Order: sequence, then C-alpha cells, then structure tokens
Amino acid sequence: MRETTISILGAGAWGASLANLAIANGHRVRVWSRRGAETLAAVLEDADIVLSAISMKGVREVASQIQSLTLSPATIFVTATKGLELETIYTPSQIWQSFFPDNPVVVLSGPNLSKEIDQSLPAATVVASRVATAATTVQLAFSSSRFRVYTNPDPIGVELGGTLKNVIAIASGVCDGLHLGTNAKAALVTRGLTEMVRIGNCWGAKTETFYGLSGLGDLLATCNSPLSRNYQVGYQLAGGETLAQILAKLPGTAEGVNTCQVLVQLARQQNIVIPITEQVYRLLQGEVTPQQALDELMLRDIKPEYN
Ligand SMILES: NC(=O)C1=CN([C@@H]2O[C@H](COP(=O)(O)OP(=O)(O)OC[C@H]3O[C@@H](n4cnc5c(N)ncnc54)[C@H](O)[C@@H]3O)[C@@H](O)[C@H]2O)C=CC1
Ligand SMILES: O=C(CO)COP(=O)(O)O
Repeated sequence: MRETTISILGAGAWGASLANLAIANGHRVRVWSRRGAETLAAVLEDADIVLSAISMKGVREVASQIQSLTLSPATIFVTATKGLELETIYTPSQIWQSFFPDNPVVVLSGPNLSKEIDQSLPAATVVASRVATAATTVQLAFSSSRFRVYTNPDPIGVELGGTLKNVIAIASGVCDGLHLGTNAKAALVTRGLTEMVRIGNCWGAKTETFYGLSGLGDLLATCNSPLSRNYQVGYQLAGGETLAQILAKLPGTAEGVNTCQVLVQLARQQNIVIPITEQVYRLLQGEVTPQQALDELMLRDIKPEYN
C-alpha cells in the first residue's frame, strides 16, 4: 500500500475513527478541527485526500474557506457526512463538487457506528464516485482486515442511503421505546426502505444501491442499535422526553432531525408520498404524540404493497 497524505476535517466521533483507520494503515494523517490550533492551510498542504467528517451544518462554511487555498486538481475530496442542506436541499457531495468542480469527489458511507469501529470490531463500507480511479484510491487507502471497503459508481445513491436512513432510525427508536414488537419493527424498516427508494429515485439514485451496504446495511445497523444517536432520539421521545431535552444531552450529532425537515419540504413540493417521514416530522415538531403517530400510520387507506 502506497503511503498517502490524508487530511481529515472534523475531529468529532466519526472524524476521529476514520483518522485512526488511516493511521493504522500507515498513512500520514493530519486532523483539522475548528477548535484546534492548526490552520486549514497547514492541515491541507500537499494532501492527496481531504476527508470531511464535519456535521452537515458546517460543510458549506468549511468548503468555502478551503476554496481560497490553492489545492491540486488531483486532490480527492471524500465526504463522510450524512445530511442535507436545508436551504438548497444539496447533499454534502454536491456542496463539495460545487466548490471544487475540477476535483474528484468520493462519498464514503455504510453501516459504520463509530463506537464499534473504535473497538476494532469488523465493519464494511462503500466509497462511491463518478471518477472510478478516485474511488479505488480511497478504497486502497482505508481497506484493512477490520474495515472492508467496496467501490460503487452511484455516489448520490450511496450518500442518500446514509442520509435518509437516519429518519427511519428515529422512527425505529420510537418503535422500540413503545415496545411495539418485532413484527412492527420489521414492517417499519421495510416500508422505510420503500420511502428511501422513492425519495432517492427523485434525485436520480439507482434503486439497487438502496439494497446494498449504504442503504439496507446502514438501515439495519442504525435501526437496531442503541449506539445510534438517531435511534436514541426516537427511543427517548417514546419515553416522554422533549426533543430539546434529548438533544441537550445527546453525545454528538443526530442528523436525522434536520434531514426529516428537508425531506418533508421536498415531498410536499413534489408530491412524494413518505408517510413514515411525515409522522417523524410531526413528532419532532411536537404536533403528535408517539402513539398518535403510530395510529396515523396504521389507519392510512389500505393499498397494494407496490405502487
Ligand atoms: N458517529 C458515527 O457513528 C458516524 C457519523 N457519521 C456522520 O458524520 C458526521 C459527523 O458525525 P460525528 O462525528 O458523529 O458528529 P460529532 O458531533 O461528534 O462531530 C461533528 C464535527 O463537525 C464539526 N463541526 C460542526 N459544525 C462545524 C462548523 N460550522 N465548522 C466546522 N466544523 C464543524 C464539529 O466541530 C465536530 O468536529 C455526521 O454527518 C454523521 O451523520 C457517519 C457515519 C458514522
Ligand atoms: O450513520 C451512522 C452509522 O452508520 C451513525 O448513526 P447515528 O448518527 O445515528 O449515530
């Protein structure tokens, strides 16, 4: 494996885990944090790969700061953020590409609960790009005996899988918090996947991508793990806490809260039917109780499974 210079943006849970994976593979790794002493210019100097693990709300600001630096057009940008921008409905990779139109952009996403990766437990992920050689470079840089990296040619599908599942993870937390049982959970996750495909297709994502690691895989991980912050939001809402109380003590970011708002806005504009997401939104807004959200879903007009 060739030694590569990798600059990681964001020293939160996921940035730190990815930095450790890259260090364990023998690369030169520098980490930038907005609270750290090092400048972006120093951290990005001579970077072969710039990997962003910044939460959604900071992506545009950091990308715009980097735009004023001189980077080689060969520098690969990797985005590991799972969110959507409220004002533009852009995905993180679309933001990076808009600031750096001549650089390859790669999406890294999969069932990757950082706490498990920090314990060196085995995991797999996906790197996706329209530039196949860039995806392969990132695959080689991060692959190891404990982190299996697949390439994929559908970056928007891979990115949306990781982003959209966060909303279904909140719903799954509610389902478990209300002790609704295994049948209910299976129905929720499966119908949630249908919503993900429906929304993803509007963006041009391929249906098959949602049945892979970055879609179904990440859905299974986050909908079934108390380590998921999004799941925790739903679980604690079911326990009667308010969203403000939950977010005040949550360790790190639960992107599904903002993603849900963006999706409902988009679905209402474009007449996309996403009933689970709609009920999660109403719950997060305090418009319905968890039980009322469940009743709304169960009492929708009956219909064929596929249409
Ligand atoms: N923690 C996990 O298990 C995983 C997280 N992700 C995704 O990675 C992203 C980051 O997640 P975590 O590291 O868990 O969150 P975190 O809350 O631990 O860290 C967020 C990082 O973003 C930085 N940040 C936030 N706003 C910023 C701004 N305006 N300017 C500069 N930096 C800013 C913070 O300083 C921090 O370094 C999220 O989109 C999340 O969905 C993806 C896979 C796994
Ligand atoms: O995306 C994740 C795992 O793949 C992390 O999930 P949470 O952001 O819900 O903790």
